[in-house]
Amino acid sequence: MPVQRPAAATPDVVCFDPQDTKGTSAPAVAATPAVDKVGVLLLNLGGPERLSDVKPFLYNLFADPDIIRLPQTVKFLQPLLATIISTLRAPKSAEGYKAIGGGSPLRKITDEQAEALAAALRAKGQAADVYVGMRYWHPYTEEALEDIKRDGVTRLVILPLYPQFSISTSGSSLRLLESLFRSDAALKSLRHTVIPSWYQRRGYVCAMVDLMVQELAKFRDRENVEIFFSAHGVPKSYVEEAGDPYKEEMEECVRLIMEELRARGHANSYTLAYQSRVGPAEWLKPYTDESIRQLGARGVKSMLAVPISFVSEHIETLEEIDMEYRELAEESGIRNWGRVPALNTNDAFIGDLADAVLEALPYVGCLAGPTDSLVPMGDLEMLLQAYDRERRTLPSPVEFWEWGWTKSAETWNGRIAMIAIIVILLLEGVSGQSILKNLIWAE
Ligand SMILES: C=CC1=C(C)c2cc3[nH]c(cc4nc(cc5[nH]c(cc1n2)c(C)c5CCC(=O)O)C(CCC(=O)O)=C4C)c(C)c3C=C
Ligand SMILES: [Fe+2]
Repeated sequence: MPVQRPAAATPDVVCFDPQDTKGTSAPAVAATPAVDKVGVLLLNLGGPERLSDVKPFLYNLFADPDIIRLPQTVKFLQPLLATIISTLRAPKSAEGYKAIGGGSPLRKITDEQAEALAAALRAKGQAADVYVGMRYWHPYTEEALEDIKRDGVTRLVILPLYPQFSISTSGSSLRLLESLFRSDAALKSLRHTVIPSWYQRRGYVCAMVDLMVQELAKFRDRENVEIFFSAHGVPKSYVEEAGDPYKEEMEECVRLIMEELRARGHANSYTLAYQSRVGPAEWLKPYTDESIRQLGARGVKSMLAVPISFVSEHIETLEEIDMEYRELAEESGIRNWGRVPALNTNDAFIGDLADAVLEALPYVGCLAGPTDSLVPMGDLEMLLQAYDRERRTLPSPVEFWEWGWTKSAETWNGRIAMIAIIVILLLEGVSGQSILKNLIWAE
């Protein structure tokens, strides 16, 4: 059975003074203000709410040094690169957002999750205000922190809404928080703890399996359905060079879910693949599109897609999986298709998030003891020091030019060739002479 984080009553915990960033103060019992006010900060990616937001949203994303990690010497080029890449990418992204109604549903769903979590905590006897801090769009993390200060929160639990930890998602949000905490005296003294990943929680695993069982029941040939986990990809270099635990956590998460599914009597075979690759750099494999083609060629006739790296519906479930991959599956000979819905405000899932917050509360302002997560719970600074300390620079996931016979070179060579042909035709029209003929046959 999947293991669970130790219960809150396992206080193998050293308390510390949040002002003492070097950790030199003797362990002490954390001082508790007369009236404690508990807050929960949900971290998420954010998404464009309307088509006109797409380009500035993409700019924010590509300006993030955890999405494109440039060497120190050329860091100053990041805003320029972000401008170019967001401009080139915007039309393709906008097409996707148009296909799902003109914007991302992320803000609405995350607000609903925040409300549901506050209600679940209240029902479990814990009053808490729940805040939403997005990384690339409104409400920005900075806005959430202003609200947290204004409301006088004294104990904060930071909960990224990504079940598995990645440098590019939770890591990026935590790094931003770290710099905001450092530069603000009020925040510096705010006692907090971070739950960096929670894919291994039994409540989450069971909520996922409940949904999978419901969807499996809709197939006629239930036992022959291929369970197809599709996770958002990251560049391979994040895992192999920077030590991102994302792949390891993803594989462990899938193993726990399959274990629970089997325990409920479903012995289906399964595949884990990675979707949403951006740019020509190598990302985690196998790629979702290639896997679908291979499964079709192997004779798989029924497939249940399970989005696994994110807990809300978003562009990559609603457009990429429901439209693009479904069509590809049909073309590959897969006749019966299903998709597990995102957890969104699923009761069991929100109840489990509430339990995670309650279990984390005793660790607020303390260095937590070992847990079963690959990335241990802790305070912001400790967490970011524990992994990725050297902050290696990596090949950019998004190259807009590469030498050699690559996809980007092909695209650019094609564009240059087309421009050259148009220029030659115009010159021929104006001069009345055959320039191409002269070029080829010139002596
Ligand atoms: C666990 C989830 C995610 C990882 C890991 C991740 C890494 C990552 N993403 C990009 C580039 C883009 N991501 C985009 C949208 C997007 N990404 C995630 C999640 C993860 N990203 C979500 C939930 C969303 C959708 C938000 C929404 O509005 O619904 C986009 C924009 C859309 C598009 O053009 O495809 C880009 C671009 C990189 C480069 C990266 C790792 C380095
Ligand atoms: Fe992404």
